[in-house]
Amino acid sequence: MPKDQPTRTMPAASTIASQDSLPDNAVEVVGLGKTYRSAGKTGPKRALDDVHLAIPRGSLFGLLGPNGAGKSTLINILAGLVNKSEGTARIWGYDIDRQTRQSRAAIGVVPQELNIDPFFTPRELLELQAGLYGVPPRERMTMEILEILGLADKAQAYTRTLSGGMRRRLMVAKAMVHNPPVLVLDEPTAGVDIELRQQLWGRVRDLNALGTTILLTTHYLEEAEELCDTIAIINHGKVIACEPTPKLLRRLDSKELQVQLARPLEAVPEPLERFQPELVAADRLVFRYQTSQSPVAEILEALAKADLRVQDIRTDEADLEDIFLQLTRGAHSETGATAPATAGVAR
Ligand SMILES: Nc1ncnc2c1ncn2[C@@H]1O[C@H](COP(=O)(O)OP(=O)(O)OP(=O)(O)O)[C@@H](O)[C@H]1O
Repeated sequence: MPKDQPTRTMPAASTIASQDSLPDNAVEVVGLGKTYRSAGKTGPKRALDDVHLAIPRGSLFGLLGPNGAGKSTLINILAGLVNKSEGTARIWGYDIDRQTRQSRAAIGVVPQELNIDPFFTPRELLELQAGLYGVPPRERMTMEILEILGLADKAQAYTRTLSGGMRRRLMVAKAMVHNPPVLVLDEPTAGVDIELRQQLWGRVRDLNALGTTILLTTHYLEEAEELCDTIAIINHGKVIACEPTPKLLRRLDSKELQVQLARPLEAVPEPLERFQPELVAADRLVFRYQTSQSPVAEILEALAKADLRVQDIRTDEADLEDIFLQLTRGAHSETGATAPATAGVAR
């Protein structure tokens, strides 16, 4: 785990408090597989295949993948809601089969759907949830949790009067009542507008800064890129990449320079040939180069030498979307179309 990771300041839930030393990995999955049994006319479905993952303690980890990739299956196995077919999984060092009680106590899951009883106040909801988890009243941290999630002043309000963003934060609060060291957020910002998304990201970062390991599933590349220190990409039940975010981004050490010319060209002029630009339109050239090479000054010089007047210039950096496309290129979707893995990927 990175040296500058904070340690948890909130006490661990009583079920896991007796642990001698903290695990290096908050979650460890080895050779995990899941085949759903056939139902009716549909045959068996291989949803996860030989998945290996190690989520370092303190990390903000993104599990990114298109629809049907297997994200929910994976987190539902961790949460004890789906039985795996093979492999092992440990949460906070506890084996989900042999130490079920401890492993469940170590994880909190925030589901996608907003299922909150509107007639309770946030405080009552959290107290009820803590009761369900068997947290003794003296160990409950209702107000602290509401505080962290920016809901302390709404503790006594009816939930039906809360805004959509507040309700989402309340869902996160609910998953925190037993103070799990690992928090799973399943598509936390699906259908949430930009402003609320930013708010929620801020709270997620706060929780992580307090030491909670966060596993977030998302379709949104932007979300994973902004928020996560490590990203695993899952497609058709297989993990196809798992790397620190900057390293993943460095994989495509490429940049694009688009040059809009004042007059049309028939061919690439000689002084520009060595850069191998693409004439994408009669008056538009695209240069692709490695960020580390940075030949922009030379390109501009060559344009001047070729007596070409530049009307506009634009650069594009490779982002996760490009990496995702590269990794999943040629993959086949469930509908059989080619390169469809991007279909469920929104920015
Ligand atoms: N109970 C089930 N029975 C049969 N097949 C299932 C079941 N649950 C999921 N699947 C199938 O397993 C595959 C993985 O689904 P899963 O829900 O894990 O993907 P996902 O990445 O979470 O997708 P989404 O982003 O759409 O929620 C899909 O093909 C799905 O149709």
